[in-house]
Amino acid sequence: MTRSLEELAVELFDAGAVRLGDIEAKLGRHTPIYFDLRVIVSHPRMMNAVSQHLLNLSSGIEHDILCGVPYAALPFAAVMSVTGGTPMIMKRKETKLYATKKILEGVYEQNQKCLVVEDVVTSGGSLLETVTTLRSEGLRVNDAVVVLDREQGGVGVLKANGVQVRSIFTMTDLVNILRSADRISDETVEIVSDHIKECQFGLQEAIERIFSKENEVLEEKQEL
Ligand SMILES: O=C(O)c1cc(=O)[nH]c(=O)n1[C@@H]1O[C@H](COP(=O)(O)O)[C@@H](O)[C@H]1O
Repeated sequence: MTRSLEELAVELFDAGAVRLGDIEAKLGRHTPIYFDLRVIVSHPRMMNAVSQHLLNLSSGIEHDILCGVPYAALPFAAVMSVTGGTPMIMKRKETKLYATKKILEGVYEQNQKCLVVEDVVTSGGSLLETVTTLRSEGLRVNDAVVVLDREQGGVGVLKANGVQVRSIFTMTDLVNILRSADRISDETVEIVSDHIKECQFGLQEAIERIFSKENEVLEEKQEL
């Protein structure tokens, strides 16, 4: 049976997937709330529940193949693939420098429609980076399903790049559910809501992120 969103949010909180405080996130950004889905591999029933919600979101989206954004979303894409019977490919974080030298693992054909699976969208940079690679390999990418939209501009950036995002939770949903279940205080809800309003990202940040990642990969290759 599919867990309700409320039950799922509370279970995720109780499993330690929601961290509060002054937390350093990706690229040195600071946030008063961090959603860490990496703990979920230790909770198979929750893994199944999140994947089932992602599968529900994906129904009605035409796609031939799935791809999870490395690493946190890979387990969800794998469970969705096995449960729904849709083949999956995997994107490496960096191009393999020996043997096949591939950036994508698995079998795919040009012009296949690929649905991308991601854990969290903040600026949209990580997802856009994966979409850019998939498109450069000849796949068509128009849609993504994600667990949490932090409502900080990433979904708009992706839309501007031709990717429609559907999410299980928005940050507003998540904090409201956790407040109703008495897991967080009114003060925390207010701090998170102010943070979301103050820390908005645009296309520029997402593009800069892709270029900084490309430079990192180039530097890694030069060091070898
Ligand atoms: O760094 C983040 O913004 C972030 C916040 C959060 O609550 N949870 C979280 O997992 N992240 C990481 O940030 C990535 C998304 O950030 P963007 O690439 O800016 O969209 C995710 O793939 C995570 O690696």
